[in-house]
Amino acid sequence: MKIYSADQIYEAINSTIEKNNTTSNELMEFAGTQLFDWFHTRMQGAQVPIHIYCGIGNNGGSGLVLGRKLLHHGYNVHVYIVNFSDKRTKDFLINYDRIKEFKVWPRLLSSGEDFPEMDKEDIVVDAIFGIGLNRETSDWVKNLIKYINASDAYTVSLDVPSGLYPNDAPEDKEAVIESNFTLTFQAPKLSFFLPETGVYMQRWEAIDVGLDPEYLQTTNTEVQLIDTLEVLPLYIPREKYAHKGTYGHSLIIGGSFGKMGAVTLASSACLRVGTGLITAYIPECGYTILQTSLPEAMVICDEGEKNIAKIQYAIEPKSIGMGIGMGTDAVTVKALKAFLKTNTTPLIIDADALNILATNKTLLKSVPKGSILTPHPKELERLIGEWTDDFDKIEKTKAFAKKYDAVVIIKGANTITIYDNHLYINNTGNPGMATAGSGDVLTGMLTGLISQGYDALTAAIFGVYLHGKAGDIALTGLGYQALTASDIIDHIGDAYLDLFKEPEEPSAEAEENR
Ligand SMILES: NC(=O)C1=CN([C@@H]2O[C@H](COP(=O)(O)OP(=O)(O)OC[C@H]3O[C@@H](n4cnc5c(N)ncnc54)[C@H](O)[C@@H]3O)[C@@H](O)[C@H]2O)[C@@H](O)CC1
Ligand SMILES: Nc1ncnc2c1ncn2[C@@H]1O[C@H](COP(=O)(O)OP(=O)(O)O)[C@@H](O)[C@H]1O
Ligand SMILES: [K+]
Repeated sequence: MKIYSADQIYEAINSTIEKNNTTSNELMEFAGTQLFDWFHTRMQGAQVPIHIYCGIGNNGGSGLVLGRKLLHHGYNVHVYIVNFSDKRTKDFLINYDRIKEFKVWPRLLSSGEDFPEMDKEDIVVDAIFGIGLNRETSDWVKNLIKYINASDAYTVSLDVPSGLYPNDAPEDKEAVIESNFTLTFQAPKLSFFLPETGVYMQRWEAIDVGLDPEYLQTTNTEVQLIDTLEVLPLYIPREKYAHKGTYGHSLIIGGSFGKMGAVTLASSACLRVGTGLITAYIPECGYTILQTSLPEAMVICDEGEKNIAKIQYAIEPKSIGMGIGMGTDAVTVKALKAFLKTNTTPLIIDADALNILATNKTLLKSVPKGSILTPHPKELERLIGEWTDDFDKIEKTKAFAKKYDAVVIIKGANTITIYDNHLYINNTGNPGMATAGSGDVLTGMLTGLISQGYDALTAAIFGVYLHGKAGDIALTGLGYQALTASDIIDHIGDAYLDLFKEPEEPSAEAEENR
């Protein structure tokens, strides 16, 4: 799913008006009808008080259309105008007049006034600011936002939680609506998926507000949300006459005394994702461990007893996953430096290999094209330095990925793959995956995908998706706390099978927060 910038959405609105020979107010009316349908389907006429807070722009205008339609159907509606500016938009004014047809005179809220009384069982519709927010809000509006947040009423935001920019960090973290549900217009916004700003909504759903399909289809976006629809075309089918050589030989380099499990996990995940052959390259002390825990794997031992000391092997792997459990012992750093000088095989660089690169940045130039770096936030900071906010982090990572021509995967909830100034945001995975070894599993999976012929970017997008999906399927019967990295491996097969499941009939529940 494409994630448009605010400018692109305004362009889409203009394009719709031009092509359909319609007016912006007709578009607002359509959006309001869609919003009403959403509420009506769920509320079925229930008389719970609905407090609609409307700004004076088009976000507020949409709130007024919704309010009018709810009133028309006999709902218990209270409408307020958050009067933060004299510059009311044309469509706001049209709908401000029209709501009076129902003998409703919205209460004007402005600086210093008492805010309306609300009960925590009530519903709040937040239509104060949409994507037109362009500066810090005034103090009294901040106070209103804090008041709404403190009310604990179920809050539904229209388009975005008010105070949240689609593509920027808020100046004041308290001046943003904490929405329970965000009904976003046409497509979600980038800020919904980043750790610092995603917290302002528990769930979201995109509402079709009738924007020009041609504009939407032909416009390239910098950001994409990745789900089953996006990854299905990436899948490489297994051929009938294939043999194990067809799907490549993978090499996992890592491990040190006390951290051999990481290599077992990565190698096992690599096999499960479909590599033809797997070799684990480990220090001597891990030999029995690997051979016992994973009979399908071949093992090559380094000359070092407890740490990798000199990387050399006589096989020709198609891809190499390295760094997991490897440690940063001086001999290992030396071995990695020497290895990078001659290696031309694509690498999936994780964990301690990333830490070694971060303290020896000149080595980054020796990372072959077609490689993937998989930092978690702390490892990323070591590579690119500190950032001021998530958007700054993304800009710095884009520049880093460009400089070294590498695919960078920022791990976490909604893992982001970055390459060539594009962002691919993953929509699978769950907090149960914040558990020891789940990153090692991802490294193994990416290695196995590249060995099978996926290019680095495709392997990253597809692998991150499958990893998250396997984690989601593994949750059944386990729950977040009990999920372990091995459970993710056990469900890689299910994640593949899930790609080809017949889509279920879309239900309201399934659409929500896909
Ligand atoms: N098809 C669509 O996508 C439609 C979108 N619509 C809605 O239109 C919204 C955008 O509307 P607008 O561009 O009018 O903007 P908003 O309604 O988001 O913002 C209100 C106005 O306040 C001003 N403003 C911004 N920050 C401020 C601040 N801190 N203090 C005081 N004033 C501030 C802005 O100049 C803006 O005109 C979308 O978010 C969406 O909700 C509707 O027009 C219906 C159609
Ligand atoms: N809250 C979360 N939601 C979804 N996925 C998560 C969450 N927390 C962690 N993960 C995933 O789990 C993995 C953790 O990787 P990492 O931190 O390297 O773990 P380890 O070093 O223990 O292997 C990443 O793929 C990350 O995206
Ligand atoms: K809003």
